[in-house]
Amino acid sequence: MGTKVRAFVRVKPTAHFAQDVIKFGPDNKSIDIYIKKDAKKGVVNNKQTDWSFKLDGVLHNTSQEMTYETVAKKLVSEALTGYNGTIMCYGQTGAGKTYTMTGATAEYKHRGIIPRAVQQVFKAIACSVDSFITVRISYLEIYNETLCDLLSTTTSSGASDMQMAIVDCPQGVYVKGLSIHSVSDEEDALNLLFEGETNRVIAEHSLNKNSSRSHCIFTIYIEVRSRVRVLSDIRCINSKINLIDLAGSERLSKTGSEGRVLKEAAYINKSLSFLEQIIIALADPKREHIPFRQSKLTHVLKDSLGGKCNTVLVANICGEALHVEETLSSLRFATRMKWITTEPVVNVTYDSEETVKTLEKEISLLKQELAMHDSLVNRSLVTYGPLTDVQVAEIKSQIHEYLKGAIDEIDFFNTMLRGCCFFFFSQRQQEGEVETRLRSKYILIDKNDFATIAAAQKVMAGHALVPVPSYKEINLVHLFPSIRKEGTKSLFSGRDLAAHLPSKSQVVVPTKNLDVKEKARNEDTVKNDAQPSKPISEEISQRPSSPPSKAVAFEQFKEECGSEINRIFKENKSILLARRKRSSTVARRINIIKQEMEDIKKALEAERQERSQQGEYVDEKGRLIIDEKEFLLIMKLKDLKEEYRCSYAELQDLKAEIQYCQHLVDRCRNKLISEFEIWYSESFLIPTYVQNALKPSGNIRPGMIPINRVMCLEEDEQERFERMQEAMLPTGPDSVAFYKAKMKTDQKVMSAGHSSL
Ligand SMILES: Nc1ncnc2c1ncn2[C@@H]1O[C@H](COP(=O)(O)OP(=O)(O)OP(=O)(O)O)[C@@H](O)[C@H]1O
Repeated sequence: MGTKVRAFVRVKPTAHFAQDVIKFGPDNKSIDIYIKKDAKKGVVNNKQTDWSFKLDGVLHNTSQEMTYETVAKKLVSEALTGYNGTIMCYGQTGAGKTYTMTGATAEYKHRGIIPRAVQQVFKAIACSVDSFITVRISYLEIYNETLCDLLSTTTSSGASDMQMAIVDCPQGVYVKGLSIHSVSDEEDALNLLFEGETNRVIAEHSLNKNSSRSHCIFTIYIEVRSRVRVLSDIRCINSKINLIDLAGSERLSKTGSEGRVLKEAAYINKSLSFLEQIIIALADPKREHIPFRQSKLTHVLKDSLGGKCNTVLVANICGEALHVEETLSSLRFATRMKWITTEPVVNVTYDSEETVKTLEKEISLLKQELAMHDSLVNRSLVTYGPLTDVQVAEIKSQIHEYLKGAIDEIDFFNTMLRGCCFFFFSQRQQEGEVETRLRSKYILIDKNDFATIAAAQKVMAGHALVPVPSYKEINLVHLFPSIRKEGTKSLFSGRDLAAHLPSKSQVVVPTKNLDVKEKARNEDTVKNDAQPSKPISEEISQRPSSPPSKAVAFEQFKEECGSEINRIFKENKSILLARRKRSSTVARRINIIKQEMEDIKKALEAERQERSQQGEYVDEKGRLIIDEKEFLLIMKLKDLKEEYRCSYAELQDLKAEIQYCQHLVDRCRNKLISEFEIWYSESFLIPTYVQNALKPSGNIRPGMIPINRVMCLEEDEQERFERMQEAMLPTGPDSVAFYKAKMKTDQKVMSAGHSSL
């Protein structure tokens, strides 16, 4: 079943609203017009004096935001799922078409449908996790049946390009020669809108044309590709949103135009009446031929009106009695639009190049599979190509299930698995080796094995009497120095590392110093075994009895061991600051240029109006003569536009540099902090509160072994505390409060130390 074109009416606010003439229905979906019969004045229709129009909504005293929500939001979100969408503003000159479509630049909240649609599209992109969405923009103007590219880079003022032509093709209609620009963010797209608007003003004055007499089509092209490619699925969803600001629809008789203005009005009249004809034809299901090619406007809109597209019309009207004839005509147009039924479909295309590539890949995988089969027979070596993310996930999951015992065998003949299982098996094997190595240094005790833990507790108490740095022994850095070194090819990341560590239900104590079950039997032996190795004890004897605060230690660290990284960090930070400073200067300049351009546009508009009021002069070739002031304004606008372009390009470069510098600064900061953490823990041993806890008088509980130190190498203080709490078996509320308070103090000290960064 088809969908009807939606039509809204938007009333321009006025102090002279004709209350007796225009009445809104209670549901805000109908509008009634009453005209008193006045034969002398020749009213619109002598027979009918009252009209009632049913629409999808009457936007009266409606904010720009509400207008967008009502008119465009749904259409834009559907465009993101592949449906073409068209929004058109129709109405007499000055009724608010441009205000609705583009909005006013003075205030952010007055921005119109185009900037809001751009924002919605980029917000959706930011939230999209499973698709790549690319956006492109074009801006076309149709003036006196001439196509004009408002974003053309070859012509400074967007003047019409003789090469442009409307072309019909199986995929729809496109404008040959119209530039389509890729945009990476909202700002880029808005910049193009602004550039197009400026070009429109420059061209308006250079060619002496009137913006109200041209149709403008701002198009957002959206392409959605899935991030996860399944074999043979190379679908690509393409859609476009046409945002159209039509020329003023006033009737010729009213404009009282002459000469060039009359010619313009005739063109507009023609194209709008062709548009009307198309709409009537589209609304008639029996009509076979729709004469789209009658005018450039209708031809360009061939696949955007009705058909497979979501279409919305906004009829802009003025509320004054004076304009009632135009209001009636716009409302009639809107009602006719509502008769049209559309059948929107998702625009799916298949990337033929990509299809070939994927099929080739599939063939080669099948060949490999075949070779694998042969290799089973011949025992020959087979090599394999890289796998997709999906395949890797599938293999990992199967191996995981297999190792857990959840499945009995792995489906080796599944095309997705192939030989890479060996890689994952070997990876798991290496993980096993890590565990073996861990076990050679430490023993794992079940957290619920209270007897063994109690024994360990005694031994640890013995350690604490003689302050042995058992902490250090547990530090994994000493076990696997490569884990922490950047740039070295470590098999495990910090996250992976956590996976190798004992589960929360286990605690680890060093076997070297602590053979728990054995030592529990003979405490004296334990004490002897627990003696620190010489170098460590020497190291300890040099350490201060109470460690310095982290803030103080951090300063010392920056002076000594961390001086080089601190220097690099400072350097990067100063480069970043310099770039930021330059960027804000350029951004300020851009805003000033923008404001100056807006002022000039206004001044030019005033000049144009004054000229048309006073009468226009043409030279012998029929070219319009403009005064020096207007000429200088046009030149100034062109210069500003050039400066704007350069500044904008510089700003984009600066932004990229800032992003990169920020990344470097963050990395340096993290490195500095993590190096400091290691240095601090190695230099000043166990924090006092853990040492105290290990003393026989301390509030030690089974399971409270400082294994958390291993876990916390890559974690922040809060998480560290939570893990410590988890690793402790029930402790009294006092001790929890104590550790918590202590942790908080430590955190504060840390942040005081780091805040200077
Ligand atoms: N809903 C509205 N609220 C506030 N101001 C409005 C509204 N609609 C229009 N205006 C103001 O009315 C003036 C004329 O509007 P606008 O330029 O949008 O008309 P238009 O229909 O596009 O005219 P043209 O056909 O000449 O392009 C502008 O100054 C605009 O800011």
